[in-house]
Order: sequence, then C-alpha cells, then structure tokens
Amino acid sequence: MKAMLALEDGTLFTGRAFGATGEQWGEVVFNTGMTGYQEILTDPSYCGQIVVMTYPLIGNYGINREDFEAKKSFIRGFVVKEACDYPSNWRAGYRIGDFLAREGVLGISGVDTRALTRHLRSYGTMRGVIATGAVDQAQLVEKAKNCPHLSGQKLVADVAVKETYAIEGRGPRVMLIDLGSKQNIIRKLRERNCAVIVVPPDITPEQIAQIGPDGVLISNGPGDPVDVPKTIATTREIIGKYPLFGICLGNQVMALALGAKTYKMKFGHRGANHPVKDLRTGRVYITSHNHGFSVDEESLKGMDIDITHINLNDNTVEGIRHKYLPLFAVQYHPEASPGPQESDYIFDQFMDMMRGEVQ
Ligand SMILES: NC(=O)CC[C@H](N)C(=O)O
Repeated sequence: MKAMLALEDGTLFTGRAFGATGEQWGEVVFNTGMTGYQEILTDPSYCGQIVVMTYPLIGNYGINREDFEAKKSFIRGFVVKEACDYPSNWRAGYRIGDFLAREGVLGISGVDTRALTRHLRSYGTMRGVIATGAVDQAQLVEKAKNCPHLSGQKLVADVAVKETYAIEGRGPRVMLIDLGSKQNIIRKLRERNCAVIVVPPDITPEQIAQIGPDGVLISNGPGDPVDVPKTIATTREIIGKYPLFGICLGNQVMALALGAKTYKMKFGHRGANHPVKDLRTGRVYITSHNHGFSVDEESLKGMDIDITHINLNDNTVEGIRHKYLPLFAVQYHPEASPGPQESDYIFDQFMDMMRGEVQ
C-alpha cells in the first residue's frame, strides 16, 4: 500500500506503508543510529514525534523480547529507506512491520531518507503528517501546517506512571520521578542493588519527605521541559535536601529549577554516535542521544553550576553539576550503551553521591 509524508513547508515524500494504516501527525525528527531501532521505537521520549532513520536498512535483526524501553510504543510514525522483512538474529522474536502494526504505529518505507534528513538539517525540525492509501496531497500539507506544535502538548502525562510503585533492593533507596523513563534507567539502578520507588511527575516535596529516599533521579521524557511546571517546582524545593541526578528531560528540569533557561534546538541530537567530552577528565565518550531542547549556556553564567560535559559536534551543554550541593545531571543517555558500557560511570557517580562521597 502507498504511503505519504507531508511536511509543513509543503515538501512531500512517497513510499510504502509497512506498519499500521491510517493517518498520524507529529514532529518530524531524524535519528542517526545505525542500530537501536527497537529502543528508539519504545523510548517514551519520542511521544509526539515521527522518527526518520538515516541508516538505510532497518529491521534486519528483528524485534526481541528483552530490549524494550517501555511496555508500548509512543512514537507517532517511523520513516525508513528499506524495512527488512526477513530478520536474522538469534534473539529476533518478530518482524519490525508486524511490531509497528501491533502497536498502531504508521511506518513508511522506500523514502529517500537522505534527502529528507538533509532537508530537516537545513530548515530545522518540522511538523508533518503520514497517511497510507490514496491521499489528497494538498489536504495533507494543510494538515501538517495546522497540527499542534510539540511545545504546549502535555505529553509527559501520556507516558508517565500514574501510581507510585516500588522495586525491592538491598542498596540505597532511589526515588525515580518518572517523566517517561526508559526501562534501562531502572535496570542500571537494579544492577547496583538499589531499591527503586517510581513516582508520578506531580509528586510533592511533602510526599518525597514522607518516603525519605537516599537519592532522587529525574528521568527522561517527551516534549518541551517548560511543560512540566509542577515537577520543576518540586525539584526547586528539594535541591540540597537529597542527592539529585537528572537524565535528559531530568537535566533540563533541573536547570529550569535552578533558574537557568532551555531552548529548542534547530534539529536536535538523536543517535548513538555523539561525541561528548567530560571536561573534568578530558575524556571523550561516544554516547546515545535523543533531545530537541538544550540548556542555555549563557543562562548558567554567574550560578554555582559547573558545566561538566559538552557535545563536541556543536559545543552544547551535555552535563551540569552544582559547585557544592549534591546535584548533577546529563543531557545524553548514560543508561544506553551505543557500544561499550563506558558511560556507566555516571551511575556510579550517583551511587557515590548517595554515599556522601561528593567529588
Ligand atoms: N530524551 C529526553 O528526555 C528528551 C527531553 C526533551 N523532550 C527533548 O527533546 O529535549
């Protein structure tokens, strides 16, 4: 079946449907990972977005039963050059097209993803609509022009837990403020024997005090960070009271709680091959990214905050740390392993911080 992607600036791409059928709108973004499509499809931070993969063959190792980042996919659409129908891997449970159909995600293959990515890179992230079957092109462009922007949508509420739940462990008790957390964050804490108390985004400082965790981790999540004012207000209240660690959206929330600013990037960072430099050690790590917003470096000036990490592609802020309070955060994903486990040390730093060994 034919499928079409229309961008808000009137650009059209045609291809074939390979997942669910129908119509869906979202913000069109590109990801440069050569692998990791299963994690991308199930990362709740992509809620509200249509993802274009730059790597030309997607689905070749299938979908397995172990690597899900969430119980379901929140992605709005998936755009590839070639979708592989015959996966080959000992862990492959099912085909990518079947997975998309089951999850109700529209997939479109046969698209010139290089041209599409170059377009988004030149003109920036845009809204778009995917439709399968016979479509009216002019109408589709109209819909892309009129669909909501990512900012202003309450996407975190769609993906975060509504009720608190706890996972036992004999180590430190970590409260995870869930804005749409990837499962791997929980796995990394459990590997370190942490007890994890997963709480909704609207948790209050009083409720946190009742639970009395050893540390608080603010998770990744979808949308514009300014769209979670309650979590920002709660974070502001607990700064200095508990060791605090933020990942991605959690990093942005932390920066906003401290009084800094965030801004929308032209086309963001999405991929598993971003070089990030730890300014304290001078070491460079290849890291996994998924963000369209960034902490404004200028707005950190004069604050008791050190920039600990930068992205070597564009020098944007990738990590912050308070000069004397137990608080740090990273913009990239230390829980993901785009190869070796080298960003694991970030979780070890959080463990040290909870033990009172602030470096
Ligand atoms: N992975 C994330 O947490 C993404 C954070 C935020 N939604 C952004 O796009 O910048």
